[in-house]
Amino acid sequence: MLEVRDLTVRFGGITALDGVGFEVRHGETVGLIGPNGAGKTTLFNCLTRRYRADAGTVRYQGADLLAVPPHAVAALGIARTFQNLGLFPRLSVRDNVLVGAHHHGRAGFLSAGMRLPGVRREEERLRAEADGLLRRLDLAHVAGHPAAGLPFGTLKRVELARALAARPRLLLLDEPVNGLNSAEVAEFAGTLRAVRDDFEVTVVVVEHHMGFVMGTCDRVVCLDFGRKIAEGSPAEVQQNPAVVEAYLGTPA
Ligand SMILES: Nc1ncnc2c1ncn2[C@@H]1O[C@H](COP(=O)(O)OP(=O)(O)OP(=O)(O)O)[C@@H](O)[C@H]1O
Repeated sequence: MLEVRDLTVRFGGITALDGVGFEVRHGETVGLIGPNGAGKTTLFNCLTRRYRADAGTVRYQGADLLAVPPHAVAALGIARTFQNLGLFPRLSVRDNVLVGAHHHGRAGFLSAGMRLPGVRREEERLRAEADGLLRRLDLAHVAGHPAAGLPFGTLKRVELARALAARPRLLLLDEPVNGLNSAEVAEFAGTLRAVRDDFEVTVVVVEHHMGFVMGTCDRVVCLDFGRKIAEGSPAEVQQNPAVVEAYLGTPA
């Protein structure tokens, strides 16, 4: 589904990604781990075309992803969540989720402004879909609540619902369980496993929480200083000496 080859991104004197390559097969969940500053978020920003690659190629479902304009990425079936949440605090949970579905709306600027009947029907359809997602992620009781003021664990689920509203085939999750307590991490892992199967999404997840990575990922790629230093099953990567040295450390 995704084929990253020799991907390089530089910011002035910093090489954030240095010839990184890996593949993601349809239906897999791949974990991306590594110390702070390793280049994980930069990689996501390349895949969503927020950052320009200096070298390398990315093929998504056979097409050259790096030739796709940023605004067309969602329509290709790629959705992401953000480390620090990409929600609008004053909008209701439902409206935040509807934002995720915006590219499914076919109404143009003029017809939407005139509130033509077709536009209203389309809005109702998208709203019904959003409500289905809210029920699926146990968020129906907060659908009308502004995002601001909700517990962090709830907001992480809203963020997931917003990404799923885009009906993605490839879901990029940036530290989805960062800041959650252990019960919330376990709950989020269960939700992710279930929606991954229901929605048939392929997942790439950046996460520091190794328990979560071990429990949800089929394969793990480890970056350090912009380079891939290991790739394999979660158990293999966890025992890899380079990963232990650069990232995991040894028990005291
Ligand atoms: N827009 C930018 N301008 C300049 N430097 C950047 C930019 N984005 C990232 N970097 C640099 O690129 C390197 C990789 O950063 P990145 O955020 O991708 O790491 P990360 O692995 O996601 O780290 P973390 O686990 O802390 O989120 C860092 O040295 C960072 O300072």
